[in-house]
Amino acid sequence: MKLLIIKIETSHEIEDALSVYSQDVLHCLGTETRKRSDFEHAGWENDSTIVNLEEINDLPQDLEFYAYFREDSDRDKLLADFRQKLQELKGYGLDIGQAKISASYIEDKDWNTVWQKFYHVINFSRHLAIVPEWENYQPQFSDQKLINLDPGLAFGTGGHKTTQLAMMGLERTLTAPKSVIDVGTGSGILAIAASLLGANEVIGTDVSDEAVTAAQENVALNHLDNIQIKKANLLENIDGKFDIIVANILAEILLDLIPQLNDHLQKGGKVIFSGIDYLQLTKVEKALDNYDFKVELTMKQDRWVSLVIARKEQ
Ligand SMILES: C[S@@+](CC[C@H](N)C(=O)[O-])C[C@H]1O[C@@H](n2cnc3c(N)ncnc32)[C@H](O)[C@@H]1O
Repeated sequence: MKLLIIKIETSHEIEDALSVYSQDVLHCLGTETRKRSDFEHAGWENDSTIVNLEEINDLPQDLEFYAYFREDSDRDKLLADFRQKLQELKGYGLDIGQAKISASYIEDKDWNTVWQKFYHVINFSRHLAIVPEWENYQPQFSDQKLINLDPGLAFGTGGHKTTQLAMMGLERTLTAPKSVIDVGTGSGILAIAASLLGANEVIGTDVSDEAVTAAQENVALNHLDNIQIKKANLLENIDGKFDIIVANILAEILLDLIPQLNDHLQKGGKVIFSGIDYLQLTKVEKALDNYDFKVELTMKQDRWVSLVIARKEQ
């Protein structure tokens, strides 16, 4: 099988935004980057290495971003989508650099496993470590819980800042055995984290078939019997109310979720939002205020913001 590869020569400022857009909205198979700063830093990290940038072939001007798709994907539409996304990001005042986009086809070198060599244990916190299925890990504390994971084609290796901020939100809000729904579960990582942190029942939902399959496999891998994975568009057709609603999805999609929150949140419940680019924070905060929610905690890492939210009147 061949893969369609879309290359974007752009600025490092929009690396995260392009990565999430490619995976979350365009459902690419994977992404890769080459950064000029990586070559420059190689010289700083080891004094004995003198990196002469002029001698490096194809040195990126700033960032080269690659997104991989199935061979039969609609190439022209993807190119148009990326062009539009770049203009949108430029509209937010972000540097989009050269903004050169091109497409080509390459042989698939077993993409599903090549990336595994870059994915290692994440010793996340006092309570949690994320362990790729193919690695061994000895917990640092005897009661540290392990999330065993093979994300496959789904988003959610645990390496992304947005996932980590959402996990911090879960650690903060799961102060007793509670019910949790993880909207946009991807690999199932947050649903599994919630169960391991002591949630009594957990539902994970996703619109993507690949995510639903990956999440179900990861739930089985962790031998957890209190998690159900369902295919759903946000909270549509989901019955019941939950103590905690967690969602790590782009801000545009979180805005669609806000009107659905009240009907699915228990009295005294909390909502955790992650995946908000700081430039979109005001829009999200305003929408929450309009629906009678207040922000109780704001967490930030790089350009990503995560919120712990409650009803104004509890
Ligand atoms: C950024 S990933 C988060 C994955 C995982 N929860 C994590 O934190 O790493 C967002 C996920 O939301 C899913 N998604 C996007 N739009 C959705 C929608 N309208 N309803 C449900 N899931 C959606 C995507 O398929 C993707 O798996």
